[in-house]
Amino acid sequence: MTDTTIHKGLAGVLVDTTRISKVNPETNSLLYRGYPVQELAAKCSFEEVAYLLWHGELPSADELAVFTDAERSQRALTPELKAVIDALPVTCHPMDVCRTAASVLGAQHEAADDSSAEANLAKSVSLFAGMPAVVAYDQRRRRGEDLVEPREDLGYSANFLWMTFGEEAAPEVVDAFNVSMILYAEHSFNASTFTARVITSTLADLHSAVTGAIGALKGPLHGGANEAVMHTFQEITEATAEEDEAAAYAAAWLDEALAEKKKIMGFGHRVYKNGDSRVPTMKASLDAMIKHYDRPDLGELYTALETAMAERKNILPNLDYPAGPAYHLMGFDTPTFTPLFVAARITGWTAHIMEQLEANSLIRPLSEYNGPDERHLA
Ligand SMILES: CC(=O)SCCNC(=O)CCNC(=O)[C@H](O)C(C)(C)COP(=O)(O)OP(=O)(O)OC[C@H]1O[C@@H](n2cnc3c(N)ncnc32)[C@H](O)[C@@H]1OP(=O)(O)O
Ligand SMILES: O=C([O-])CC(=O)C(=O)O
Repeated sequence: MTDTTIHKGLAGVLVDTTRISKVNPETNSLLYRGYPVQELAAKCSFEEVAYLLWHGELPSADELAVFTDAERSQRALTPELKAVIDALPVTCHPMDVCRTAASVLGAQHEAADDSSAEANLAKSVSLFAGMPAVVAYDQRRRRGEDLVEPREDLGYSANFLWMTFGEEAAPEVVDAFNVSMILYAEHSFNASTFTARVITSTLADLHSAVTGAIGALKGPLHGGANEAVMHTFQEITEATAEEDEAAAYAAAWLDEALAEKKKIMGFGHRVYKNGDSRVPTMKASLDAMIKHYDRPDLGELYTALETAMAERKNILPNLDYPAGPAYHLMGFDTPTFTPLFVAARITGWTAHIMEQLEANSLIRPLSEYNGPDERHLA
């Protein structure tokens, strides 16, 4: 029998099972394959977490060595992909570049339509290894800078920062970046992952699913919020004469924005109603960046807006709130923030694509028709 209840936005609807991660708003916890994300962020490299998401277990030393060899050998931008990126206007959004790159990599793949578990794992590793070069080069070309080739002697995060800025990052910065990648890696059936699963359920190829997921992540209600947080900070700062006056103005700015019924980006969550489990860990990394770059004014603004939002709406920050300013301090341009989320979430998306295929059923819900009654042409 058909259930006639309409679940707008699929809120509260269970659509499938997953072994990949558990988001528990009651205990405010997030587990990847059973491990608390905070423990993974404290003790693991992003490469180890990627392996865990795909294989269900952390790698042994030998398994990690094989995996990192494969990853490091696939980091370079191919001349063909570089030519495609160069043909895109520097005014287009960096998410459009990521989306195009994922699609090009799919079209160029010699086994594009092979969706066996083995082929999909190899494609996942290659997207994971290749996306940082896309994001890094795109930011550089917008700044009028040349491509920086990857370095095989550096881990994923250190190399990502190297390719973006052309210099070795300080260990504190590499650590904060690694933590952000781990926290952004996976979050059950969020909008972009669900998009990937819907596309996969039609038996389309992995790159098609990832390309669609990138499109879903671009929106400001999802991944695009990390950039939007920085726009908010900029707006508040620009409205004050000195950077250190911004915190004092945050509450007044918020009152005006709420009076205009604006959504405050970086706050609220569909699943967590008592705070996002990842925020304290990312906030600690943001604090480390504030100390490293000596920008206490940014920390004061962060706290002032967070406090004012809690007082007025009782709505708490999500992961995008601390991640945005942390990426800003590291030197990334604001429009590059969501592509950094893409680079991280490729791991979660591809793990879900492979899980969907293990027990696939076409995802095709119903809708209730409320258009005109049947009518006929004269
Ligand atoms: C990593 C991530 O993708 S996390 C999400 C990132 N997105 C953002 O930060 C965008 C801002 N936040 C939001 O728009 C929302 O909180 C969402 C979309 C994330 C979740 O929203 P939903 O579960 O659909 O709740 P909904 O949008 O219906 O909000 C419920 C109520 O809280 C209010 N609310 C929720 N979030 C916010 C916010 N950020 N600013 C102002 N009001 C908010 C809504 O206006 C609504 O109020 P109402 O009942 O008076 O109309
Ligand atoms: O789970 C969600 O709806 C959004 C989110 O936090 C994420 O994708 O990381």
